[in-house]
Amino acid sequence: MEITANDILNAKILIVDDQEPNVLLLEQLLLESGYTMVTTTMDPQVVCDLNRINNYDLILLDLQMPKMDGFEVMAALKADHSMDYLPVLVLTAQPNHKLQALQAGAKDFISKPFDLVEVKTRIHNMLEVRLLYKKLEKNNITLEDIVQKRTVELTKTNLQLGLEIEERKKAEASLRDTYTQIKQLKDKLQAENTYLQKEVARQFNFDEIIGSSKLLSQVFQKVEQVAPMHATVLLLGETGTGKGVVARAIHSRSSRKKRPLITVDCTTLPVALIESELFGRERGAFTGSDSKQIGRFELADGGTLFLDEIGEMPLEMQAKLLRVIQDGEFERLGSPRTIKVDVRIIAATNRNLIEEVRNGKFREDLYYRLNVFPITLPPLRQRKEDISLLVNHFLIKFNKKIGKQIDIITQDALNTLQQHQWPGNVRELESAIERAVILSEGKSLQILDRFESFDKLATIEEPSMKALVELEYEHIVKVLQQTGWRIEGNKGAALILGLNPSTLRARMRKQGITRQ
Ligand SMILES: Nc1ncnc2c1ncn2[C@@H]1O[C@H](COP(=O)(O)OP(=O)(O)OP(=O)(O)O)[C@@H](O)[C@H]1O
Repeated sequence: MEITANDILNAKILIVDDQEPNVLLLEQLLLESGYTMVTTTMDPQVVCDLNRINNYDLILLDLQMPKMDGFEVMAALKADHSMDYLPVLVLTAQPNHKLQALQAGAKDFISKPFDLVEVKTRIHNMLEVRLLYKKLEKNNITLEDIVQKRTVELTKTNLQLGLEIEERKKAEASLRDTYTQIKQLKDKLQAENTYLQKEVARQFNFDEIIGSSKLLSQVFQKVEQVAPMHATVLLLGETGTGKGVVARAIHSRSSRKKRPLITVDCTTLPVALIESELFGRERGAFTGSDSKQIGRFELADGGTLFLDEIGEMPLEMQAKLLRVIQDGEFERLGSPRTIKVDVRIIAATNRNLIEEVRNGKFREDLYYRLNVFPITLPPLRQRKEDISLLVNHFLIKFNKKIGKQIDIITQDALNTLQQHQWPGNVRELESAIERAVILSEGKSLQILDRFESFDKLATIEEPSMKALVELEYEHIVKVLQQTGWRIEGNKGAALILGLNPSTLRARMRKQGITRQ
């Protein structure tokens, strides 16, 4: 903020003196110095009016005037509120008036007779200060203006913000309300869902066993009855009917559930090793046995031993088994020390054990020991109402395993599955669904039509004329030839025959069937 020489020379100046020579002298001095807006008057009474109109930047005021002296002029200007910034420079010959003049509001004084250099300098300096004030004042007003405008704007914005905050608060409250409602609904749904799931589980799932047929419900009932007891259970039924899953359900529903369920598959154990597998052996018990082995009976101590395919157990082992089942006692191979265990026995077979007893292949006493609580698993063809539930269950399982999303089972597909006789029972159905999931494209399950050949195979030849063993021999060989001697897998003979691959191998051993 700078005041230029031009600003000063264009300042408005009023000379007030009743002596014409003084007025002329000062006027001339100023005009010569380059001032452009110089006004003069010899009548002090018009000063206030003139100032009101012209708004002077400087008044040179004589003190001694007849009609109205300089003090009165200053008092009038004061009354007019013009003295605050307006510099009044008094002209006086009386030294004692100087202080009085300053007290009356004059900013400075010039002594008469005038020293022209002093007059010029004083005027210049006073104008410079006056113009600076004016500029400052103007800037101040502009600033105040800006501040006021901004304040108005800010107040408006603030008000708007306040309204928005209010609205937002309302929206949030309403959201919270909605959220609470949704959460309540969700909790309710979840509770219902849990309840429904439990219901579904109660109706159709018994642990991992799927099915809602009357025949299967009877099995569930028996399982529930016997599970909490120590009683030996004999599971009967064709291959693939779920004897293994039932054994697991019995164990998991018994007080032994925290102890292990040890399974022995009697078809897969080589005859020579069955004894040491079951009862264990000491180091060096027989040639080649250089380490100690804990038998399965010991491993199952406090838990359950599941003897799968018990019908395949060699006769000499049956006697030893009988002793453990009766007394819970046995010795490790190569050790005279008797070991006592607390083991619950669950045995399973797909053979007709009474027939085996009759044929001298199974000990009668062992049969009675095992047959304390028999549970017969019905074949799938006798409970076709379970098929749709099982298909659903396996579909979910294989979708997950294979990474597909098949979720449509047409009535046609279901009919095809329900018409089949399922000699391999649930295991065969499980494989068929796995195969179908692998091969199906899109969302709909496509069922292969190879069941027909299964059924044909199942009904070939009249069995009446030949001995059962002979018929079995021929049938196994025929199917093996058809599958190129493949035993396991989806194209294997075991599946076609509805047998566990290990059962088929045991039968082949028994019948002396080798690859031709
Ligand atoms: N009711 C069922 N619900 C769900 N899965 C089942 C059911 N029954 C059997 N399965 C399944 O079918 C397959 C065969 O079952 P499991 O091994 O228990 O039959 P099994 O009667 O013991 O057969 P095998 O006499 O040949 O040993 C398994 O994968 C089993 O999980």
